[in-house]
Amino acid sequence: MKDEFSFIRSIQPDRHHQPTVVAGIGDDAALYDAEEGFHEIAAVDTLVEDMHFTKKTMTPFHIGYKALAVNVSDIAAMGGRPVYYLVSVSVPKSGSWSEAELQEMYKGMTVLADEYGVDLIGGDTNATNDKLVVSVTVIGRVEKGVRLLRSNAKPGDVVFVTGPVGSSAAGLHYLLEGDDCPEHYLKAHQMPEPQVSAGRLLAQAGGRIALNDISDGLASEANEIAEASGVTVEIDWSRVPHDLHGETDEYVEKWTLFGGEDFQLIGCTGQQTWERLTESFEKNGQRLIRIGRVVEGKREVFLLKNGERTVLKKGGYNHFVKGD
Ligand SMILES: Nc1ncnc2c1ncn2[C@@H]1O[C@H](COP(=O)(O)OP(=O)(O)OP(=O)(O)O)[C@@H](O)[C@H]1O
Ligand SMILES: Cc1ncc(C[n+]2csc(CCOP(=O)(O)O)c2C)c(N)n1
Ligand SMILES: [Mg+2]
Ligand SMILES: [Mg+2]
Ligand SMILES: [Mg+2]
Repeated sequence: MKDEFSFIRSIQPDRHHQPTVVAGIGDDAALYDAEEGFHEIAAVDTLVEDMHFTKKTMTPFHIGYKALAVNVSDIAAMGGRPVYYLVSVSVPKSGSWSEAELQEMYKGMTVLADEYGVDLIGGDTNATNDKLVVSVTVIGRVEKGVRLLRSNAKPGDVVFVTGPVGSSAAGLHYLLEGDDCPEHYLKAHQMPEPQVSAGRLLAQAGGRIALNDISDGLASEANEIAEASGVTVEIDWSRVPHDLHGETDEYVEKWTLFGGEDFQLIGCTGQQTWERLTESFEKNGQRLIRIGRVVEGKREVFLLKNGERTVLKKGGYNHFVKGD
């Protein structure tokens, strides 16, 4: 990259979707109006070269798309709409990433941002010794009073997910092995679709709902709900939805429960809200799949499979555990 400042000019949007932006890129910080009657939601997640992507698994366009998607997913998990985003990019001094590739990365973000009406309002440009690092902060909004917290689950609740899990891990596996990868695995891994419309339906249901997006794997996120809510979660293996066809049982189990990066939502809610939800999801042509229930007990998760009930440990992706 020749010049930091011309690069910033090259990625600066020439218009905003949101009328609440007062000053976006170009000043010391972004200035925007809050909207009355709404909570603001803020989330930041980072993608690191060789941890979250390599040149083999993702193009620059995919890296940008996914860096924004994983953050929009956290807004979806709070039932909100994404409104703004800020991007911090640290570029290797070695020149392993060209300015054209970085612009492609921003193009990937812009495609998703335009789909959701999210505005790029700031960021930071920096250098690293060897790996590309891209960190995105997303700001969103949800109606005052909506709290889809991980701590909301109660015994007697239904446990649900918004769609199939495991395809992203399958995609990663095929990409790393260098084998021909089925198209829907590639899409799941490289361009995951954040579940904003499902999150909005959940927010509008008006009931008590625990919610979490699946970044580290179904087992891990279910455990987070169990821990935060002080309950036991039971997952019925036969109900866990996946699109893994012709794969061995061993891989199917590994990818669906522990693969991660699915960015579907997992939640828990009482019977009455569940009935309202099944109606509203059906009306909108969206999926909500019952996969288990919440019971009283220790803060843990059980897998019900072939008549057996075994503890399902976190076991998903953990940056500080060797082998991940
Ligand atoms: N280094 C940190 N400093 C401050 N807060 C943090 C830090 N890392 C995580 N958090 C906070 O901890 C909570 C859980 O973060 P975590 O990153 O595990 O959630 P997530 O984004 O849903 O998961 P993932 O990162 O796997 O997508 C969030 O409230 C987050 O803001
Ligand atoms: C090259 C390569 N190796 C491994 C993975 C798998 N992976 C990386 S981070 C993560 C969990 C979510 O991360 P975070 O907790 O940071 O949100 C997973 C499943 C990948 N995508 N690319
Ligand atoms: Mg995070
Ligand atoms: Mg999350
Ligand atoms: Mg996240």
